[in-house]
Amino acid sequence: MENIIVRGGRQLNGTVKVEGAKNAVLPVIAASIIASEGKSTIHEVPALADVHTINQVLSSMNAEVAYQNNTVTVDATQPLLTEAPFEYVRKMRASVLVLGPLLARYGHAKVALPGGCAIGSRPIDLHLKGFEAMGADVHVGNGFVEVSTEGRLTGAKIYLDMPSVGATENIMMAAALANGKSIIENAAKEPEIVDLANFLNKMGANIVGAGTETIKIEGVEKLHGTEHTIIPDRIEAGTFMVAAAITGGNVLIENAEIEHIRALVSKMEEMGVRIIEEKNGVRVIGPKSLKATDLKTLPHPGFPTDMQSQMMALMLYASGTSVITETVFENRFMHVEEFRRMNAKLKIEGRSVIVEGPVNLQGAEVAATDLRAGAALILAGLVAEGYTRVTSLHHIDRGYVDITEKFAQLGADIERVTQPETSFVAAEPEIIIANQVEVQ
Ligand SMILES: CC(=O)N[C@H]1[C@@H](OP(=O)(O)OP(=O)(O)OC[C@H]2O[C@@H](n3ccc(=O)[nH]c3=O)[C@H](O)[C@@H]2O)O[C@H](CO)[C@@H](O)[C@@H]1O
Ligand SMILES: C=C(OP(=O)(O)O)C(=O)O
Repeated sequence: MENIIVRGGRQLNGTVKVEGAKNAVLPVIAASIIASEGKSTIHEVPALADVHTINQVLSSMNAEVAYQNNTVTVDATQPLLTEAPFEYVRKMRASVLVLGPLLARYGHAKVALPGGCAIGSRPIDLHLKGFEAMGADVHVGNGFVEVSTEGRLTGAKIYLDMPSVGATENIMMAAALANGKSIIENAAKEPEIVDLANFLNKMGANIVGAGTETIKIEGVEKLHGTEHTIIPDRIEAGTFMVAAAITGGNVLIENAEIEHIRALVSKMEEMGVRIIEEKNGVRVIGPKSLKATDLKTLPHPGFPTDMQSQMMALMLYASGTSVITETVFENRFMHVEEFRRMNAKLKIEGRSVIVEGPVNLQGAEVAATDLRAGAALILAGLVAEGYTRVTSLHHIDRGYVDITEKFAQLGADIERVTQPETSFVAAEPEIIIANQVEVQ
């Protein structure tokens, strides 16, 4: 079993470089299969488990995909299969993002239904509502969703009941090849939507308004391959910002794009953290003591749900009562139970968690319940007394490249190890070392 072992108490200092954004690269790679002419070359692609999964999805459909030195090339000019099997969708929900491109280009797509996950039920009804509005037939049965159309889709006006990121992306991709004009109202405004629209426009699409709540797409007859560089990962950046703050350190987060993280910057400043915009990124200087605050997750430009668990770790270390309210996902508090194993004082009340700080965090064995929860547990481990063992690393590997190495470079006492499943004693490090079989 692979674990991450962290020993608390080190201040983090130095520079860390942020990778390309997971949530931008997945839709961009999915979109590359719309091109009926020419290859796409995508730069700053992080070596994440999710990237390997989306590449496998495309390969399984006959696209030629190569990945080397953080660059992916996709040649989808040959005829593609229009089905994505459950084995991939089960691993990664973002596999549903091939629905829009396949439907647009081939008039057919069949993808396994993603089902629920640790953070909520996460239906795709809004994606399907958009396809139906453009004239597609939607059939859901036997664990699959199948969408089809005779001829081209027809441009339509689509109002999203909520600004879903995935629905906005899928509908935008489908509408790019539709006959006529589409308008997405109450669209998601995340920076990753803008990145996808920029990629599609370079492929020959005609999309305006991405990044606002109204996106207008004039359908074109075909799209071609292009070259694109993925935007920096604002959630990875935020995770390292919290690491600097919680350890009272001083870290330059290279490549971080401050415009993408305004809500986070403002909350961290409220807590007493110094944040300085520099030429190459964002510098974060942790204070001697942190102040409690409240936060509510919201669609962009509100506070991102993908930073909620990391901020919970920070609030555990702040003086006073903080309240976190999660409005994006109905069940994204699985990490609360894990934090409690580390001596955290947390109370769940409906969609809010009341955090009493500061708490003397204690090392313990804890499980990453989702990728951000896993990162948050490492953050808590950085300041906990003794050793913390984080398990279920497959979640963390979905969204973070070399997280252990990056923390270690900043001065953290952290290792990724393969250990037998023996009992874990957080206060007795020699037992851990004795059990250590292989250092990755
Ligand atoms: C790969 C990727 O980019 N993942 C991100 C994307 O996920 P994803 O695109 O799945 O998130 P959405 O914005 O679609 O989901 C937001 C909310 O809308 C609901 N909903 C969504 C679609 C739908 O058809 N019906 C429906 O009810 C969801 O259950 C959820 O409660 O945005 C989330 C919200 O910022 C982030 O946490 C994820 O990291
Ligand atoms: C929830 C996340 O991703 P996904 O939508 O891929 O599960 C995330 O990145 O925090």
